[in-house]
Amino acid sequence: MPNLNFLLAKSRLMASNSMMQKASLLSSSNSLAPSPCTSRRPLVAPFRRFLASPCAQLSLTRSQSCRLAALSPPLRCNATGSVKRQEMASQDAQEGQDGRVARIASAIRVIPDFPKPGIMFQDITTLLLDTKAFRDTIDLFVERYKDKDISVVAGIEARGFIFGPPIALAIGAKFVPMRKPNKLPGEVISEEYSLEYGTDTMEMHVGAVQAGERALVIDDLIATGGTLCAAIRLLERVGVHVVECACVIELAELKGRDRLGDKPLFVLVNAA
Ligand SMILES: O=P(O)(O)OC[C@H]1O[C@H](OP(=O)(O)OP(=O)(O)O)[C@H](O)[C@@H]1O
Ligand SMILES: Nc1ncnc2[nH]cnc12
Repeated sequence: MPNLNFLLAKSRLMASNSMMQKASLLSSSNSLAPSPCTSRRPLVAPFRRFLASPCAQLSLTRSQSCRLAALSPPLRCNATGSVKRQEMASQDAQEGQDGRVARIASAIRVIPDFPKPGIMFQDITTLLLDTKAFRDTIDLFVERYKDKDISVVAGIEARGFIFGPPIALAIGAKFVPMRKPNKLPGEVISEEYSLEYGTDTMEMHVGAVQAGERALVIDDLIATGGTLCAAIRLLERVGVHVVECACVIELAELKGRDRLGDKPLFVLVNAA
């Protein structure tokens, strides 16, 4: 018996001509524990290998992907082999998300080989063009966090700056930007973190948060988890309690969630 939400999502998807995502509503409600985010293990080879592997790019057989591509040509990219089938996770249906997650997932475009060969880039700019999907994205986060006594929404540069401020305003929290190095004009504290190749640094203004505050960390996407870990470390160094991390998209195969240990992570779309 086909899932009704799936059929609705599929027809909407065909109408909207969007790229396809595997959608699920996932959340972790583990209690807080000392974060394992102190490790800066290199992620270079496995990450690169995964992104370049055929399984990262193609979950359908050739005939399936051709058929789906004929029904729903991608917005801009023409690599039909990269099109992934959208389906509503049963958990989503059970939790009564009334199709919002499906629409959000279908509004996210996937661009193969950007910014380099082998990378399937999850492009949220198309989500921002869909006013309903964008509003639903913010609403789903606000519904989850409005009664959690959160005083700080920490948004990660750059795409966390898109989703963080409307959530902060709606739940009555302040917004704190977590920036790339040498962008913030005041005194900062810094945290280094590992990237696919090499390292980067994240900075936060001294005095933006106070010890004892309760924070939500928001970004568009978790891949290896290194970025979120750096944000958690920065906040915990100054005595802030990170209640949860939230992302629109999770690249689950990269197991960034594991890297967060017991720190709760809430995501809307699983782009497997
Ligand atoms: O889980 P991770 O492996 O750490 O990767 C996730 C990060 O990667 C992307 O940002 P990016 O570093 O591309 O920066 P940008 O948003 O400024 O382009 C994304 O927006 C996350 O912040
Ligand atoms: N596949 C991807 N799409 C968008 N942003 C990313 N950051 C890391 N991996 C990414």
